[in-house]
Amino acid sequence: MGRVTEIKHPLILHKLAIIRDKNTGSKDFRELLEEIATLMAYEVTRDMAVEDVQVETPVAMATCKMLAGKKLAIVPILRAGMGMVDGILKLIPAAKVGHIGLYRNEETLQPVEYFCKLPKDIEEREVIVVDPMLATGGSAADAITLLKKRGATNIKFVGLVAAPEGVAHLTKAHPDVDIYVAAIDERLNEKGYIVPGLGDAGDRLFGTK
Ligand SMILES: O=P(O)(O)OC[C@H]1O[C@H](OP(=O)(O)OP(=O)(O)O)[C@H](O)[C@@H]1O
Ligand SMILES: O=c1cc[nH]c(=O)[nH]1
Ligand SMILES: [Mg+2]
Repeated sequence: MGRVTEIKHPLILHKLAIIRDKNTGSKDFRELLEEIATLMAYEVTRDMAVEDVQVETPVAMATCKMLAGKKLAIVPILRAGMGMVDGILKLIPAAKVGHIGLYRNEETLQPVEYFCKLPKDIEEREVIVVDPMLATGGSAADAITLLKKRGATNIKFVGLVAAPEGVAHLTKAHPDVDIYVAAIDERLNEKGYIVPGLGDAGDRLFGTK
């Protein structure tokens, strides 16, 4: 069964409180989401493989550790997932970025695919799927199904706010996928929004409503 980790670091909690505030505008929303993604990446990459390297310091030779060079891909679910990409790239600039475009049909809440462009060697890469919102879990589950169809086997999901329903759906659909979020909220409302949540992440990020 995939692990579910709520990353409750004080810096993340503080920034999340501001991001939830309905009076926070797009500029601050964007900056905070990027910063939180950087902080979350620190935890998400904790198990990355390292290997010994010899480094000559000004004083002596030292046996040090460097990343073992395992290839990584960050895959945002459009649009809102875009807000987390640069924050992770800051720490892992060599990662490739794939894009999966999905929107939720507002009545059925089912995800509809409209775009998919992935690195050619996606099957060889560790994949980090990012989307700030895990509501019903339909979008994340479909994006991961699509990645598996293209051969990806090592996948993590990183979000900001989840509903318990979304966590349950995603762990059932993809028990091999570890989930990292900053908060698991109370519930979904009748319109499929996370309560208390932060509203529509895509619209707040891009100022479209
Ligand atoms: O877990 P789910 O019930 O599938 O809901 C979560 C999805 O809904 C939002 O996207 P939205 O459809 O609003 O698209 P957008 O990012 O373009 O605004 C969000 O960014 C997730 O992708
Ligand atoms: O609360 C929610 C649910 C889905 N998508 C969002 O952006 N917010
Ligand atoms: Mg949206």
